[in-house]
Amino acid sequence: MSDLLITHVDVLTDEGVLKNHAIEIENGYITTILNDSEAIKAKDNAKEVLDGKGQLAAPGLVNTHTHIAMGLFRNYADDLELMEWLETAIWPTEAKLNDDYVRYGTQLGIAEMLRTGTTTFSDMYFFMNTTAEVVKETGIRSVLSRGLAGVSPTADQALVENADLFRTWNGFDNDRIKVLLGPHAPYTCPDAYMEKVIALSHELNCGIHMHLSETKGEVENVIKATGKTPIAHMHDLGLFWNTTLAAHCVHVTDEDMDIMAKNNVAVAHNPQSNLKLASGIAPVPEMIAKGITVGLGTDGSASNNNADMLEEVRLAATLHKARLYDPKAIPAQAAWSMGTVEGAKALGYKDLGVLAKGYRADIVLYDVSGMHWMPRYNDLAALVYSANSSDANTTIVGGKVLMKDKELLTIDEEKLRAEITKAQEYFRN
Ligand SMILES: CSC[C@H]1O[C@@H](n2cnc3c(O)ncnc32)[C@H](O)[C@@H]1O
Ligand SMILES: [Zn+2]
Repeated sequence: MSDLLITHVDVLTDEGVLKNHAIEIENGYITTILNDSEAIKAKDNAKEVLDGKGQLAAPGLVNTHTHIAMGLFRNYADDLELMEWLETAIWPTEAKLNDDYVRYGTQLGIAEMLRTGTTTFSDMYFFMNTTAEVVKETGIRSVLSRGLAGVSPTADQALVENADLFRTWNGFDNDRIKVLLGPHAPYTCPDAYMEKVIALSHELNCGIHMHLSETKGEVENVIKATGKTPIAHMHDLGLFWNTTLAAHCVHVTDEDMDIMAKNNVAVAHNPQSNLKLASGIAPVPEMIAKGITVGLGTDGSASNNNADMLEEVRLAATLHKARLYDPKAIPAQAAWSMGTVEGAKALGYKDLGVLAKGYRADIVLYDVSGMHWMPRYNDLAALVYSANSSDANTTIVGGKVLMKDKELLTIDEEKLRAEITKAQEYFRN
C-alpha cells in the first residue's frame, strides 16, 4: 500500500519532463514514477490520491544558509555594508530576542519558504531548541546550528547549547532534522574559541556551518593577524577535518579553492545578500570547475529581503553570466541543481533534490496555468527564468502534504500575522 499517489502530473526528472505521469510515495520516499495507465491500477493501492492536473512536479528547493527568524527584521535596516549593518542595527536589536520572538520569526520564515517552493533549510541562529520545535511542528526539513560567538559573554554556554541541540535533535524523524556546530565567523570567533569548537566537533562527530570570507575587510583583517586567508587559517586550525558548510566564500583565492576542494568544504552561495550588503560576487563557476559542491542560500530576510529561493536560482543563473561575459557560465540546469540536489549534498543528504525512485519525497507542484508559462518549450528554463515562486501550489516534505492548493496545513497564518504585528511594535522601540 502506498501512502500517497500524485496523479496526472508532469514530472521534472533528470531525463526531462514526463508528461501526465504519477508519483508513488511510501514511507517518505518516492517508490515509482508511473505512466498514466499504470497509475490507474496504482490508485486502488494508495491511501491518499492527489490530482496533479495542470501542475508540474519538481524537487523542493534547498536553502543552504539562512537565519530564518530574521524575517522579524525584514526592511528594518537597509542600504548598509555588512559590518555597519551588524554593529549598528542588527546586533543591538537581536539582544532583545527571546524564545517567543524566535518562535514566531521562524514560523514566518517557514510559511514563506513553504509558499515559495522550499522544503529544506539550513539555519544558524539563537534559541535553536525553539526553532527545532517549530520545524518539528510544521513538517519542513532542516539542518540547524546554534550560532556561536567567542567574543560573547555567553560563549561557553552557547557551546553547551549547541551540543545539547545535537544530542536532542540530530537525526530526528529519519534525518528531517540534522544538527551542525555554528561558529559565526572569524571576526567573532578567536582562535582559542575555534579550538574549543573543533574539539567539540570531534567529541560529537559533528559537522560545521560557518560564515567564511564574506567581505574584503574580513579577509584583509585575518591576513593582517595571521598572514593567511580565513580559509587557509581555518584549515591550519583543523576545522575542516569533517564536513564543513561555508557560507559566502566571496573573496577566495585559487589556493583557498584548492583547500576547499581537497577537504570537502561545501559552499552556500547567497547572491542576493552579497549584492545587497555590497560584499561582492563569489567566483562560483570557478569553484564548480574545481569540484567544490555549491548550494544556494537566501541568508536572513534582513539582508535579502525575503526567503524566496527561486530568486537565488535565477540570480545564480544570470549574475555569473554578466560577471564573466559568458552566457554559459552557469547554465539553467546548473543553477537549478545548485538550488536542489547540490544544496542537498552540501547539507549531507545523498537522496534528496531529484524526482526519482529511492529519493526523499520532497516535492513541489507548480501551477503552470499562468500566461508566463506559455509556450512550454522547456519547463526547466521556465522554472529558472520565468516562473513566479507564488506558482508553488502544493508542497510536500517526506511524503507529507504541508501546503495544499496554497493553503498551509501546519501553520495558523492569521494568528501568526497578529504575533508578527506585535513583534514589529516591540522591536521598533
Ligand atoms: C550567531 S547567530 C548568526 C548571526 O549572524 C548574523 N548575520 C546575519 N547575516 C549575516 C551575514 O551575511 N554575515 C554575517 N553574519 C550575519 C545574524 O544577525 C546573527 O547575529
Ligand atoms: Zn548568514
